[in-house]
Amino acid sequence: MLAKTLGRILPGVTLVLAKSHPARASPTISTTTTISTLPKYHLLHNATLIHLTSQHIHPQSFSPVGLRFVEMDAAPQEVHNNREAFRQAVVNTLERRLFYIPSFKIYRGVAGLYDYGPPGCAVKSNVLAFWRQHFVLEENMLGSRLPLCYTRSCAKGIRMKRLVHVIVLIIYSKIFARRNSREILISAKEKASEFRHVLAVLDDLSEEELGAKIKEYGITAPDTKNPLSAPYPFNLMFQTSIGPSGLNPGYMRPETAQGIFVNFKDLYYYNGNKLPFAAAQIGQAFRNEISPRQGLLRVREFTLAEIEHFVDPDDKSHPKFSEVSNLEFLMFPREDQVSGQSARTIRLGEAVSEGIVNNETLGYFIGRVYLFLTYLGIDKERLRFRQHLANEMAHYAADCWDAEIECSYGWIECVGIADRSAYDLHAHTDKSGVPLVAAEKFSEPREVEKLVIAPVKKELGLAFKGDQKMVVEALEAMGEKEAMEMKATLESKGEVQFTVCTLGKDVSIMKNMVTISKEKKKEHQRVFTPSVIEPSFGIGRIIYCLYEHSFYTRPSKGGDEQLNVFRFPPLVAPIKCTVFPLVQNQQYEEVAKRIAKSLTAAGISYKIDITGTSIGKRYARTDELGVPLAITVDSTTSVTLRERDSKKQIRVNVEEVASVVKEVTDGLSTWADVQWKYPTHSSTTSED
Ligand SMILES: Nc1ncnc2c1ncn2[C@@H]1O[C@H](COP(=O)(O)OP(=O)(O)OP(=O)(O)O)[C@@H](O)[C@H]1O
Repeated sequence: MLAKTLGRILPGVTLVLAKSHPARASPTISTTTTISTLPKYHLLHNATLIHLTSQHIHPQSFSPVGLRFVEMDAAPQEVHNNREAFRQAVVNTLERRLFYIPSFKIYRGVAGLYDYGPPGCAVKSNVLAFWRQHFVLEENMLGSRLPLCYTRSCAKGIRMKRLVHVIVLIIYSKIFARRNSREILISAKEKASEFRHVLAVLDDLSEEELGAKIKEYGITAPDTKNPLSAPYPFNLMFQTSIGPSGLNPGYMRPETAQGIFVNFKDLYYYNGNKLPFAAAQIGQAFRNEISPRQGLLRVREFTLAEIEHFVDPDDKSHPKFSEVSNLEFLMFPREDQVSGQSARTIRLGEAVSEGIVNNETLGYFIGRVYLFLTYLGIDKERLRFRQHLANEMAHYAADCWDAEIECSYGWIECVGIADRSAYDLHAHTDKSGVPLVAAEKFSEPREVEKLVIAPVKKELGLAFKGDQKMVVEALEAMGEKEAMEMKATLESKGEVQFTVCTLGKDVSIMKNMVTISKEKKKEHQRVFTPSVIEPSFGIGRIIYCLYEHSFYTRPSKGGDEQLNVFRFPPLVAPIKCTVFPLVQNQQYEEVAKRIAKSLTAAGISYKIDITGTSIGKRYARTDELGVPLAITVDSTTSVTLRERDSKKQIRVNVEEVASVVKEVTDGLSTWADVQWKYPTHSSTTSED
């Protein structure tokens, strides 16, 4: 979900804020550190989030210089240095091998915007293809009763525009409803026209209240002692206008979900007016992040993959929950966070049966997300599911969990999985007047007892004149309990005092002004607003964490150099296989071309390297791209096939090699399986 985080602090800015969240363990600021003594490093990388409540702004809570950071997880400086060095090695390799490129690099780039280079594009498209397969196709292929509608290269797709009308967002976009109203900037004047910003997300302080506290305690920017501006809210959406007049505002969408909600009626119809069903969408989202940093983790344009799974609020069971219920992984329930415990391994079935996870469908998606991430190559030990605290969740949400992945920046939210209840469809129904509802048709009509409130308008008009309409509306809006109590009082006393909120007063209702009864009726269907369960994937964040989890170095043959390797599973690897003629010779090159043809026919991505540089160098180059298999042509009849991580080699016939590569890269056989079948090889083609 949207930022619960506070303290997105720009380099050099020092100010404010209080107690950070124990679950956000990445920072390492000791409980006694005051802002003025924080090293810059902390400010740059660690001052990520703080939840501030009014109780924290209290003179006794803070050191004389102002407010104090309080962090639970203090790691030594050298751990930070190691993380920093590791990150630098990963990022250097990614940039050198063009996994990504800062956008507009030749013009010195724009913060928060990145382009993917060829291997980065290939990784991303592999991740998205697997997402499609794991969440979209698999549900269908298994003949599930949960068909998915899907956008982007799918016949059943819906596709929301990236440019959205302001009405959709004003109603209740998460960005407007939560972020826009809660994220607050404070500027500190640095030079004549230069400002630095501190961003706060406040639990229960308005910007006026925070401004008053800043004044009361005389808080200044500790670096420069310059005064701070009054806090002011900041709009994180990119604004534009629709049409030539420039008067019709539009926004670049900050999320994709609304596109599915506004199309609910048509999607429901497409699905044969049946629940449950899910719609999925992959698309770009745009957020004018105040302080884009952490490379690919916080950017201004990113790819979201979202599923909206619509379900009957009275039945959130899931027919396939048993397929994931035995999975065990790190979970971090709300209560454990509050009581200062660590994340622990819990069996998913237990988490649902004990009510830690609100319902089976939410649990099912948590399990599927776990499988998705670990199949991609995310390390199980550095993946946890953290439940939102009550004050992090939107008021309407039934339960929310974030899949957080640990990388050199700390624990990063990569997937949000939320039960948003019926809030979105209700809100669009109210605003558009179009009922976004589902119906359960009964096989036999059912007899139901219904409350009937019938205001007698003539009598009410005589008694209340111009206020009659509001009294009628208030009477009709009574719940069953209140109405039955009114009925009893009217019968016993003939008169009752009744509060009409819209009038702001009590009025006397007499027996002849309203009849209240319960009537039996036959109903053929139950009409209700579905709940929605939403897994929302930040694809760029997942990919960056995957890069870190896949990266390692090993010494070169002579031991004088460290060589970089990405241990991508074949599923993710940007190229599945390389083909090298051992030496530059026409016969070998012809064999290499024949093999290349058969790889193309088998649908395997490959790269030929005929540069003739040493075989060790060529292997090192492909290891750095994470290519799992390399074919070295060292004879005209059979070739050497080498696996990246073990560096083990086998001999395979030229005619057979493409199918062996396919078997391994499609996951039908492991490398260990094929090693059994084929003779091992070590000779001229070995780099060691
Ligand atoms: N600026 C961003 N850059 C890259 N990915 C992002 C960004 N903001 C959000 N995401 C990704 O989109 C997913 C869904 O968006 P959501 O609105 O739930 O995020 P969020 O709660 O705003 O994230 P955060 O609190 O880190 O800002 C997140 O889980 C995250 O992976």
